[in-house]
Amino acid sequence: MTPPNPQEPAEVRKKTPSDFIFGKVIGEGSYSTVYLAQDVQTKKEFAIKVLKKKHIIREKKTESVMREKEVLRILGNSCPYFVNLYSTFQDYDSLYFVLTYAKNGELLKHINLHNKFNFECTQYYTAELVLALEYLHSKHIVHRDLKPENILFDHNFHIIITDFGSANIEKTDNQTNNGETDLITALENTRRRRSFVGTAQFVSPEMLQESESSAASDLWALGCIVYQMTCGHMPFVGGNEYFIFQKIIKLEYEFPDGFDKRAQDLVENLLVLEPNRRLGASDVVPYTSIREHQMFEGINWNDLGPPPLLS
Ligand SMILES: Nc1ncnc2c1ncn2[C@@H]1O[C@H](COP(=O)(O)OP(=O)(O)OP(=O)(O)O)[C@@H](O)[C@H]1O
Ligand SMILES: O=C(O)[C@@H]1CCC(=O)N(CCc2ccc(Cl)cc2)[C@H]1c1ccccc1Cl
Repeated sequence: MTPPNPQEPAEVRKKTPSDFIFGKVIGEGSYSTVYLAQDVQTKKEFAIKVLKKKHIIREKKTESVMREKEVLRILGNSCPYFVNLYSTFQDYDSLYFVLTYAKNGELLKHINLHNKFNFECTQYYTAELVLALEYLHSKHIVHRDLKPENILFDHNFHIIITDFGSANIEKTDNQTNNGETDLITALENTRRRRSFVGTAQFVSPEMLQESESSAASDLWALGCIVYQMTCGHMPFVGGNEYFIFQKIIKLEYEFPDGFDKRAQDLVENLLVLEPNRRLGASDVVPYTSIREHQMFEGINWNDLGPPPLLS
C-alpha cells in the first residue's frame, strides 16, 4: 500500500487504513467486522465497517453492499437519526466504510437490560422512529429490515438507524423513462423477490406472500418494535421461521396483561395485514395520522427535547 502523501490535505485525498488507529471490535456481521477507530489527524472516533471481499463474494452480497453504499449516499448527513457514511476506501482484501460511531449500542440490548421500557421512553423513541421514517420514506427508501438490532444509540442516547443492506430504493414515476427501464426494474425486482426476506419476527405479511415491499412494510416493523419496547418481547415468536411466518400472515399475536392501552391501539393500527390500511400508509409524509395518535399526546414534533432516562 502506498503511504499517504502528507503534502496533500487529508480532506481531499482518498483515505487509507493508515489514516486511522483501529481499536476494539465493536461488532461482527455475517460478512463484516466493525471496529472502533480514531482518525490519526482529527482524533475523531468512527465506527469502521470492514468487509472482506472474499466473504462478500462467498455470501453473494456484492449487490447488497453497493446498495447500502448508495442508500447512505442518498441519506447524506441531513438527518441525525441515520448513520452517516463519512468515507469509503478499499485495499486488496477489503472494503472499508467509515461510519458514525453509535457509542451506546443496540436498542435491543437496552430493552433486554431493562426488561421493557416505561411509557415515556417508548413514547420518545417511537417518536424519533417516526421522524426517521418520515425522512427515509421522503427519499423513497424503504429499510425493509428495521429491528431493535439495527437501531443504535449515540452518545446522547438518540437513535441511529443502520444496516441498509436490505433497503430498497423505490422507483419514482419520473424515474421510469422508457419501457426498457421498466423491464429491467421488473426483472431486478423479480430476481430480488426470490432472494430477499428481512428478519423473520419483523417481516411484513406482504413481503412474505407477494414479496412486494413498500414504506408500509417499515410501518409494520415499527408496530413490532413499539410492541417489543412496551412489553419486552416480540409479537410474533415461534420455534422456527415457518411457525413465525404462519402467525404473521394470520395476524396471530396477543397483548400481555398490563400492556399500555395507548401503545396497544397504535400497534393494532400498524399491525394490519393490508399494507394500505396501516396507520400512516395513506399519508403523504409527514405521517400526520401517526403523529395525531393518542400515543403521542404531549409530544412536540418540532422539538422532542432530550431523551428521557432509560428505564
Ligand atoms: N455505526 C456503528 N456504531 C456502533 N456499532 C455498530 C455500528 N455499526 C454496526 N455496529 C455494531 O456492529 C454489529 C455488526 O454490524 P454489521 O453491520 O457489520 O453487521 P450486521 O448488519 O449486524 O449483521 P449482518 O450483516 O449479518 O446483517 C452490529 O450488530 C452493531 O452492534
Ligand atoms: O462504489 C464505490 O464507491 C467503489 C467503486 C469502485 C470499487 O471498486 N468499489 C468496490 C467494488 C467492490 C464490491 C464488492 C467486492 Cl467483493 C469488491 C469490489 C466501490 C467501493 C469502494 C470502497 C468501498 C465500498 C465500495 Cl462499494
